[in-house]
Amino acid sequence: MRTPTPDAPPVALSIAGSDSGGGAGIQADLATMTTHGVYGTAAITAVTAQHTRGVESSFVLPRSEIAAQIDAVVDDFDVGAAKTGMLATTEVVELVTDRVRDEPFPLVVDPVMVASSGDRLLDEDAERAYADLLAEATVVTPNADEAEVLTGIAVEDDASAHEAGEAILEFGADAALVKGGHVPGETVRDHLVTPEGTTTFEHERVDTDATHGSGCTLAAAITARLARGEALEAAVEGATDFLSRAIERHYDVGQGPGAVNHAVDR
Ligand SMILES: Cc1ncc(COP(=O)(O)O)c(N)n1
Repeated sequence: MRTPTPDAPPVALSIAGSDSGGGAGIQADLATMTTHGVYGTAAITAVTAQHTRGVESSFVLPRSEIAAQIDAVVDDFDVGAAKTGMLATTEVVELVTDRVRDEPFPLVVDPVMVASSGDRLLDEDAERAYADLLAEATVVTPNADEAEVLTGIAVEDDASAHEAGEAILEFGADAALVKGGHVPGETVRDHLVTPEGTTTFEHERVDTDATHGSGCTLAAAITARLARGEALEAAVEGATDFLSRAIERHYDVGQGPGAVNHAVDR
């Protein structure tokens, strides 16, 4: 391993799928990390042929190649924090769980299941495999639909969001950020549930459907901030503010809804 120099940037690792359309997945994660002054590394789980209108096809990499990418990064870099995104199959969820289990860095688990276009990004039978990965998480970042799949609790208001967060803690996660973007209301209320209590972050709802990449971007911003050494609550607060700006100043690209602006603060 190289000797760290005083001006070496913090390093973060994204374990996620590639989005050829550039809005979500690895592309969103690396852009978001760069915007946060963090050096981004990547282990690609699947290659999707995707644009702003949907997912055309998807190819999951062999497990040995996913493992080799994670090992290559972890062997050489001083990884400050990592995140998971699209994991596609039971086998990949299990492999990633196994690979991150003994690592010292904080882990953000974004339990990606269905793209904003409605296309599935995780096999249905892989939902059950998430239980063991949640136990390794510093924070899990489900939207309302993902929280319901993981816990069986329908997230419709503050009380049910809190309840779903508590259920995620019972899997062994250190914290859950139950996101409010899919819950109707004039403001978006994201709830950070920890054993110490719940903190709610509220943002004005931006009237746009250009939210492609929002989940990836939020989780990557939290990861980058953790890699920079921020405490979890500060990281989540900063990341939710960042996402709000990234949606407000979204990219009007493609023929479908546009994508969030991962470079908004540059
Ligand atoms: C490779 C990949 N990873 C994640 C998402 C989810 O992002 P969104 O819900 O914004 O479509 C995606 N569409 N593609």
